[in-house]
Amino acid sequence: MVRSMQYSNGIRPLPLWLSHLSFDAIFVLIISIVATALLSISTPVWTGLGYIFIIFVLYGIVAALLSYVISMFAKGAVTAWFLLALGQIIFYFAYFGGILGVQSATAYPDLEYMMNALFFGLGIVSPAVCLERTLFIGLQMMALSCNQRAPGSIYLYGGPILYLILQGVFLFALLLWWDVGFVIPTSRSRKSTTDPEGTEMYSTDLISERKRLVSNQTDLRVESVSKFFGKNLAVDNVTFAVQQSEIFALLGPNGAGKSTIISMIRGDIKPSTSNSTIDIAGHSILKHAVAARANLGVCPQFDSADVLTVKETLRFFAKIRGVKNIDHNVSTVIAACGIGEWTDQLAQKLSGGTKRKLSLAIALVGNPRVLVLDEPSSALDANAKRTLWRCLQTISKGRAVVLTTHSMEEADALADRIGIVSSRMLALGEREDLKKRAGENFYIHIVSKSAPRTTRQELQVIRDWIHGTFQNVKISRETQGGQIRFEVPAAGWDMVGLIREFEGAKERLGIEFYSVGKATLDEVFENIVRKYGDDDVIEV
Ligand SMILES: Nc1ncnc2c1ncn2[C@@H]1O[C@H](COP(=O)(O)OP(=O)(O)OP(=O)(O)O)[C@@H](O)[C@H]1O
Repeated sequence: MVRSMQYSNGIRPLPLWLSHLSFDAIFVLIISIVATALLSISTPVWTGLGYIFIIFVLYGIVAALLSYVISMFAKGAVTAWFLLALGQIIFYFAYFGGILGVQSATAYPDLEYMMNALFFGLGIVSPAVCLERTLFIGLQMMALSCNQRAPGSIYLYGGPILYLILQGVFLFALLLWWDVGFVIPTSRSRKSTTDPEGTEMYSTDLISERKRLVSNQTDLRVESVSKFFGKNLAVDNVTFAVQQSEIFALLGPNGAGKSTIISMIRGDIKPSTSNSTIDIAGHSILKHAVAARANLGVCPQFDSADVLTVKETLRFFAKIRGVKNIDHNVSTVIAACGIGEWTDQLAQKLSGGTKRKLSLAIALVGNPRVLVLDEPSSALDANAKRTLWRCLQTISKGRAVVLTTHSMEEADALADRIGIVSSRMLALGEREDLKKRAGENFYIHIVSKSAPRTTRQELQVIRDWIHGTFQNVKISRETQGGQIRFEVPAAGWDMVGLIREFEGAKERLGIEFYSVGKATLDEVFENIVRKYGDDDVIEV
């Protein structure tokens, strides 16, 4: 997760991987010294301990590089470790089995040739085989060192050294290539299955969104992006544009594809269709990932607090992000996120709210033009949430900010524009404009005196009165026991008339409290998802 955060926050691949490698190299060096010392005291039979030490170091570095590469594909650290160990064990035993086979089936004059062939065949793809061969050579087994060859010869220690160096260079190049924006060739060049203009509401929105896509104010362009997981179409032809100083909220129920869209913007996963475009400050994350990420700050769903202090964490990110004036940048970010009083505290020890602010501060290091926030306040209490929102409003100036949320309240408090997504985009537009789309109807909320233990019969009396009093009324979901929400068409009613009606019936119906208002974002969301989306996912 830490790597993922570093990776998305504009960190350049070369310094990133060199810094990881130099950190791991310290441990490799210590382990190699200890292992060589143990060999030298275990038995005097060992020869060429100097070469063995070099091979231990090279092996450690190649194993570390291999683990980085595997971690790109594996789901978690444990899976990565397991895959690495499994691969090494398989090759170890394959080579060992091969040696036994060669020894039993080969005549002595051909033995060395066959042993070399076995090593040069398997060792090219396996550092474990190189290490195993080294130990055999060191123990003067396999008759390899009895023929006057120098220890550095390609047939002795030179072979494993050469192979380990080649493997190291190959793996390092692979890491850099991946980070620069390697795109896995996709077998799906077909377009998504549903009509991109599948809702009449979105088709109108799309026309205006296409104009925004080409504006030079637009810093984040997401165009015709789809993602399949197997047969599941998680994201269906989504298009939106976010301009400078604008906060765009992707609002949707669980499983709507919000995090998948964010992962594609980060460049962590690639869209499934070849016509997809994702541009960050004019750079395609699919084709020029390094340039795109240099303009991107990401605050992921979960905090990844490290064993560094707040200040050290920010300095670390600034350094590997290539920030020129680190002190100035870090202190600006600390002030913007209001974490000045925790600068010397360990990141791990911070409260939930402050950890979130630190994640936000990390995303801001290097002053990126595009900021991506995945459910920024989901785990926070009401107070911490509001503090974070204030901070977000301040830092959004001059940046294109996209955030995902389930919370209407959060979208209402922060977003200038909102996209309602349920795999496909259902509606998209200015926050206030979306609210107006819910119509001029009145939205009424009634709470019974006996709530939350109101009986079905008591509720039925209220329902009958509603149906008898108002025409074309739409009774919405019951939020909790004893509460009813409903929508009354504006025609024929005004606020005063409605209040008079409720005051008259209040006592008789046992109503404790009622409110009459125009559409909130909740109603907009519910209406749109009910109309176009999956009915099962309305409850959020
Ligand atoms: N790596 C994956 N492999 C397979 N399916 C996935 C993967 N990631 C997401 N999905 C599926 O894609 C769909 C969208 O998931 P996603 O996490 O993007 O939704 P979301 O809107 O972020 O949901 P939530 O609000 O619960 O986080 C879901 O059906 C999910 O099961």
